[in-house]
Amino acid sequence: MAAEIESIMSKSVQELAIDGEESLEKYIQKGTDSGKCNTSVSLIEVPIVDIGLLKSPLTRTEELHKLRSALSSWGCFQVINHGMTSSFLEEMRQVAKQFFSLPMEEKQKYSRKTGSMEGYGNDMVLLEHQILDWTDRLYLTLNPEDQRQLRFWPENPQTFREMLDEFAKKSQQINEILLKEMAGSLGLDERPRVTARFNYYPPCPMPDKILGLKPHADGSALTILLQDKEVEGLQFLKDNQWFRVPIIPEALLVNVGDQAEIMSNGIFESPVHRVVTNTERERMSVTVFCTPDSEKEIKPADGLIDETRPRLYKTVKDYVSFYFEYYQQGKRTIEAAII
Ligand SMILES: O=C(O)CCC(=O)C(=O)O
Ligand SMILES: [Fe+2]
Repeated sequence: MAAEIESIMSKSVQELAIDGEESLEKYIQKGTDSGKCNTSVSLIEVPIVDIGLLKSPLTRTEELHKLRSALSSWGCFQVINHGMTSSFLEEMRQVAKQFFSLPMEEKQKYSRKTGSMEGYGNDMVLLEHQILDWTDRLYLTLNPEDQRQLRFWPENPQTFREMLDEFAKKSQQINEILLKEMAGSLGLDERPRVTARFNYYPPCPMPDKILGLKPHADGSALTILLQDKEVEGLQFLKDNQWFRVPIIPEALLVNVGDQAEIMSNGIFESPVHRVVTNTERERMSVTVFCTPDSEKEIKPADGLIDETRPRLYKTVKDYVSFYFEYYQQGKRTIEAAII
């Protein structure tokens, strides 16, 4: 990964939002459309996949068909009946919210170090003229368990750690079920690296110039997202047009990441998405990235290459290590893997 060029002592977005005095120049998008969360952007019709129906022989075929077509059209879908109850999801949202509401000194006990992702902090600055995202984060490794760095796991609110532990277990189960259904043949990892990113987007004074997250596709194999229950913001790009993702409080949004696109030889698409801001309300989300082990070589599965569908991607390793440099330049990392 490229070295971080700025110390992380700069203010959190949360402080900037309260301050109102400071220049927001570094956050302003220079391109044309930084997007708005308004209703002129169409809602995406994301398929809803019911994991319960996937498990039952009577309904399985139809559900599987839905899943596969979602993977190759939008690259994302919502899952329900996923093993986390609505009250569990709500509690998860609450502990996340409580953490970001703590006084700054308390949150800073979990601050990430310059040049490292793990912990609490704002956007990593890897480039001189980087445009910053309007978001503060708490980034934690969940699995393998022996790689957890517990010193970054908040002890306040009190239930944070046990909630996250449960959330990790359940997310891992969902990941396993979906990967198996998607891609028995892809050889996706049995022991993936799972990380969580808690995202906090404060209200923003310039929503038509500033993005919560700039356009990107995920560097994972699969991403599972717990959205805010009330505040929209996530948008997906399809055919050069942005679409809003509807909120379904009891559902989790799942999207394909670049590494599954590579392994499926492009049959599954890793969709570009972004988060827009608004002036009125804070927004929270929790992202779980399921990523193959960094030692593993990632390449298109042999069974998915033939004369009509030639191999589209090179073999890559430790994809995440070069992901962020591309991300911060607003480039798609997967371009580095295209033959
Ligand atoms: O906050 C969201 O809804 C999306 C987050 C996201 O895209 C990410 O963490 O990669
Ligand atoms: Fe993302």
